[in-house]
Amino acid sequence: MTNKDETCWQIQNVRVIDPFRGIDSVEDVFVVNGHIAERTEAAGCQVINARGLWLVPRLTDMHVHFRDPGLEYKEDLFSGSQAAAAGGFTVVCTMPNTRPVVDIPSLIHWQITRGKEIGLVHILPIGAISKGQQGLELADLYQMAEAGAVGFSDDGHPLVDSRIMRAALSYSRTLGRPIIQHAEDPLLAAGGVMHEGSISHQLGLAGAPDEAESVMVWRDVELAGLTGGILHVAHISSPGSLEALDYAKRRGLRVSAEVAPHHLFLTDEAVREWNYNPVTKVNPPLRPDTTRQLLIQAVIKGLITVIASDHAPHHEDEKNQSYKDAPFGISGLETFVGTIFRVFLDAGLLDPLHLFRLITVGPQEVLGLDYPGLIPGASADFTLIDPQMTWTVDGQQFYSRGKNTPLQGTKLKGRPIATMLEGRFTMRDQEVLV
Ligand SMILES: NC(=O)N[C@@H](CC(=O)O)C(=O)O
Ligand SMILES: [Zn+2]
Ligand SMILES: [Zn+2]
Repeated sequence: MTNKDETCWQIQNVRVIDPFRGIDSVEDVFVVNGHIAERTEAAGCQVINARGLWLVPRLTDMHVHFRDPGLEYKEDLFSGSQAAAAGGFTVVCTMPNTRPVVDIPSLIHWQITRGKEIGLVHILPIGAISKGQQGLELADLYQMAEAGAVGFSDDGHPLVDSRIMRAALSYSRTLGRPIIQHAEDPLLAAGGVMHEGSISHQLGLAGAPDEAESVMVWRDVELAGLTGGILHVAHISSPGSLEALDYAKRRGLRVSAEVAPHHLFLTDEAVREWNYNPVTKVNPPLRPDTTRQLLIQAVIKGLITVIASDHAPHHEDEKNQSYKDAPFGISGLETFVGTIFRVFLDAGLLDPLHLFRLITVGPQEVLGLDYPGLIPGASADFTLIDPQMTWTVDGQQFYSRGKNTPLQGTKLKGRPIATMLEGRFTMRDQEVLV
C-alpha cells in the first residue's frame, strides 16, 4: 500500500463487537481498499487510536421512510442517506409508500442506483405488496425481487384482504423474501390517534385499541401456517401480538417481528406530557408502560429479533397541525442508537453483543442477507461508537428533513461518532461526509 493513500486504515485498540461472528474483544482492525484486511497486508496505513470506542459492523435499519420519489419535501434519498450515516447505519431498507408507490421493478432499480450514486448507505428497497398499495391486486413481486427488492410491504397501510395476503405469503415462500405487515384492523382502529386507554379518555382523544393490531397478527400467523410463507411483523406493539408471535414460533412457522425504539422507550404518558403536541403521534401509537415492559422482555427472551426505527419524517407545517389532523410518524434514525442504549445497556438488561444482534444479524436473517462479519475480504462497513458520550437530542440538528422527535431535549448516552461504508468514512465526528 502507498503511504498517504486514504484506502488504508488501521483502527487501533478498538472494542470489536461483531454479532455476525459472536466476537467481543479489543483488537486492531485493518481496512485496505474498501475491505477488511489481515494485519500483515497493512503497512503504512493511516492510524486511528480508538481506545475506549466500540466498532460494530453493518448496522442495519430494516424499516425507514425516505419518501422518494414524490414526497421529497419530507425527505429524499439524499437527506435520508445523510440521516442514516449520522445515525451510524450502513444498511437501510426503504418502505414503498412514496408517490408513486414503489410497486414496479424500475422504481426498485432506480432507488438502488440513486442510493449508490449518493454513496452514504446501502439502500435495499422494499417493494409494495399490492399495486399502488391499494390492497386490491397483487403487485409483480417476482419482477421486483429480480430487480433487488429485499422484501414486500404495504406499510403505511395494512394489507386487509386475506386472499391477497395468502397469495403474497405463497410468493414469499418461493422468492425467499418476507412479507412485512403493518398489522392494523382499519375498522377497529378507525379514527384513533393514540392508544386507547385511560390517558386517551382523560385527554379526550380518540383511541385505537391494542387489538386493532393483534387481531391482524393472529390472522397473518394463521396464513403463514397455511402457506409456509415468510411473515415479518412491522413495529410490533401490543401484548396480543406477542402472544401470536410466541404461538407462531412454537409451531415452527417462519414468522418474525421488529419493534421500534420509541415503543421501547416512551409510553402514552408522553402524549400528555407533550400537551397535545403531535410530535408523539405515531402509528402504532405509544403504549402504556405495562406493554412497554412486555416488549422489552420479548426482546430479552429472543422472541423479537429485530429493532427498526420506522423513521417517518414529516414536514414541520404538517406536524404543527392539531393532534387529530397531523400525520403519524417520528423521525428516528439519528436517535436510534442512543435510545436503545438507554433502554438496554444503562439498565443492564442486555450486553452489547446481544443488543447489537438486533440491528445486525437479526434483520440480516429476516432478509436472507449474507454479510459474513469482520473477516478478511468482507466489505469494510462499520460504525465507531463512543459509549460514554452524553448528548442532548435536538431535532433541529438532524440531517433528516424530518425534525419531528418526541425525544427533543432528552439526554442520551452513547453515540455513533464515525461510520465507514466500503472503506470510506461517510460520517466522522457527527459530520456527514458527502
Ligand atoms: N409509522 C408511522 O407513524 N408513519 C409511517 C407509516 C407507517 O409506518 O405505518 C409513515 O409513513 O409516516
Ligand atoms: Zn407501519
Ligand atoms: Zn413504517
